[in-house]
Amino acid sequence: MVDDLLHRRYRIVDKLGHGGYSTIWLAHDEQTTRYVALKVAISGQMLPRREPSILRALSESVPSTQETAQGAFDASTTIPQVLEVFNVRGPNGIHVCYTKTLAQGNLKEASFNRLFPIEVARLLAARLALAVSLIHSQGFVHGDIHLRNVLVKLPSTIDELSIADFRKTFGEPETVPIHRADGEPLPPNAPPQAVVPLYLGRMAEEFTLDDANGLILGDFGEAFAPATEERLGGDCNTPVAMRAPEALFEPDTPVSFSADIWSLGTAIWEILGMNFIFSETETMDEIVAQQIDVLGYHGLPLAWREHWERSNTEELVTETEVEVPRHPTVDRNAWPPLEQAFAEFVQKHRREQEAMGVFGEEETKAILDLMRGMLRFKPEERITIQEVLQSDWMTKWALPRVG
Ligand SMILES: Nc1ncnc2c1ncn2[C@@H]1O[C@H](COP(=O)(O)OP(=O)(O)OP(=O)(O)O)[C@@H](O)[C@H]1O
Repeated sequence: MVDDLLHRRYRIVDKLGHGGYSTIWLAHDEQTTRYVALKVAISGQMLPRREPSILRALSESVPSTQETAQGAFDASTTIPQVLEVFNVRGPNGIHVCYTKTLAQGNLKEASFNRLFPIEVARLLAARLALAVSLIHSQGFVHGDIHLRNVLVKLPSTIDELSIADFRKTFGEPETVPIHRADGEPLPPNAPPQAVVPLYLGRMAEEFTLDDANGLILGDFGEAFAPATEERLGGDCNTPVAMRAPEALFEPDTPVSFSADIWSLGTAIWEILGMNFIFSETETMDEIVAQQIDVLGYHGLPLAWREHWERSNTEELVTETEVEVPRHPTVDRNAWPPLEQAFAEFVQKHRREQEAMGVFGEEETKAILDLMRGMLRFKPEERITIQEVLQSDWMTKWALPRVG
């Protein structure tokens, strides 16, 4: 695939990433001599056309500036710009493809084991909340907010590089051979090698305020408009550690804007402290047990408690046939309550790398108040995105940095 020319225009230079339904390539547009991100959906999927059409609808409807109590700011770059949509025929059938503005890469990659400088972390959180507010104001739920879907603008100076210069700067594409586990030869429609994604961005500690101001909320593959379309909890695909709990406990009930607020809360926590608030690598039952440890059992709705406490032998069959969380029966280490979790998961790392900045007492209180509002178990009790933007922490510490 590397070096191929797609649609008589896009030369594939390297790979940027992949998801469940697509691969994202770095391509050089030979018509405009600019680099773009080219998303190639797996063949036969009709779903991928949804994302570019939602993005186009959004970019036509969103105002170019967004007003906040702190002033107006440029909103046009917060949402990915779809450049061209086309089909490509490959050995496995027809693939829907579309090109988007190239970005630096995702925040998860940038912050793996690394902290953002405190000013940058505040600004990233503010920009992400503003991006969500923009989408909600247009009637859309994003449906998949987590740091792998948050990108940062890339300086356009990259377009000055020829492909040869690009390779001198960023290296040749890294590939690994593909073998069948049973040793049999690969079928003719399988590629002989896989390309390892290239990360183009800076690492978290090198991020500047300009980088943070260039935040882009990407991947609208799960986005939907609740007014015209129902999305059941059981059909949510956000990673469980960031998924709103109503989607787990009530898989047959539609989710709405409040589900984004929960995920945004977990994303902001991760931006501030490098660590996720609920473990990414655990089972659904363990993750819910952590949510209860951190947020307290009192907030868990009564109906959910009954499901949660059911015995190991009781089966709970939902219409969507999705498993509902149940108290883990194995011995486990309880997670600390919210305040202590912030001290242990966020502040401790910040103290260890003092140059990145530590949150003061008053600011910590404001962050925790915001988290309590965003991470309420009952979706109807969660604060709205407008209330997030009006919170003490956003208005005093995060939004003033938006430029
Ligand atoms: N415009 C872009 N510029 C640079 N890198 C990008 C761009 N778009 C996506 N990527 C990279 O590709 C990764 C996957 O992209 P994306 O989330 O859009 O794919 P997806 O197939 O929709 O994923 P999923 O199936 O997980 O929802 C991102 O995490 C990011 O690292």
